[in-house]
Amino acid sequence: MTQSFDEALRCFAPALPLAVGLSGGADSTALLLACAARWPGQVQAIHVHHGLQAAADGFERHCTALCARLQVPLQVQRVDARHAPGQSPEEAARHARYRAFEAAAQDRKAPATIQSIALAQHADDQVETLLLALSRGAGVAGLAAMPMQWARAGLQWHRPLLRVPGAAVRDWLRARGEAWVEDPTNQDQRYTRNRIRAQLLPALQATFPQFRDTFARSSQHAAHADALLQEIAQQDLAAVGVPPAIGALRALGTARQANVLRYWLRQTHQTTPGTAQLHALQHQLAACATRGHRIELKVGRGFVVRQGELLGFVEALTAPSL
Ligand SMILES: Nc1ncnc2c1ncn2[C@@H]1O[C@H](COP(=O)(O)OP(=O)(O)OP(=O)(O)O)[C@@H](O)[C@H]1O
Repeated sequence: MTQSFDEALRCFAPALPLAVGLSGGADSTALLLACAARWPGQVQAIHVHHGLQAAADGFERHCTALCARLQVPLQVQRVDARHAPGQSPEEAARHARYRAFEAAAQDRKAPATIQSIALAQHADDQVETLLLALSRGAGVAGLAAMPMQWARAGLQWHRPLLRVPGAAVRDWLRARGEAWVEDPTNQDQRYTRNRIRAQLLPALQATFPQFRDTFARSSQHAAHADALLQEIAQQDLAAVGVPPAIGALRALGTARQANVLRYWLRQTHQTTPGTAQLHALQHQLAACATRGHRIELKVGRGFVVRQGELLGFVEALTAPSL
């Protein structure tokens, strides 16, 4: 299932014009070079300047020089990626990056309307993402890791290198004498992702040489299972109603009840219950056999409360004192 760099590019058929998310690192430099050669005049680049590290100006200079040489229009988006309380710096940077990509794609001054955006994550990034999900105790949605393509904000998004081992991308660049900027934070062993790369991947390679293929297959199984769970949750939510009827929830089996509760809270109230919170809620539902039984539980950003025969959700700020 792993692919060579050239094979991956041959299989890639995005709607054009295409924009490549260009950080200046090895992977996105290789992706831009390959796409610009394959679709001359139809490719643009977007660089997001995070302003987070001193090296950021060096990344921008590399991107500017590369795009000038390839005659690829480049948009540089400056973002303030300071992280909010409870958010990791990486997560804040990722969110800011996606917003910046969307803003760049919608920019009327862009040379042509961008139809698709390509990002350069590769097979090793995918394994790291899966291991990070396992380390958090994630469910199937997390174990599905990164999709190869999806639609969002009127754009098609792609990760064409997702089956290509990281080393193959660098070999491809070296064979062409191309340079890239090495992110100094990639060596920082305080980041879990970097520890996975430096310590776990070599151990996996020695023990399970096929790990990129087999792990990717497991992620695909998880993605299919997740799609089924979403479909079932949608049908169950339509049946129990919004807000959900307690009697109808109690009639569902435990796993199915947990599935629809998680879906209701996420879709309707944009909050994700922790495992212990969901257990506590299900325990309360099981005990809720009498008219007088109260339910008032902290879940995600607020409280789930009993409102007669229904379950309600109250935002934390306006919740009743417990
Ligand atoms: N600052 C940025 N500007 C534009 N695109 C970015 C930026 N950072 C990341 N990306 C895009 O998102 C992808 C994944 O980001 P990640 O941080 O994992 O990669 P990276 O280590 O910077 O990789 P690369 O070697 O491709 O530059 C990159 O391959 C690139 O396509």
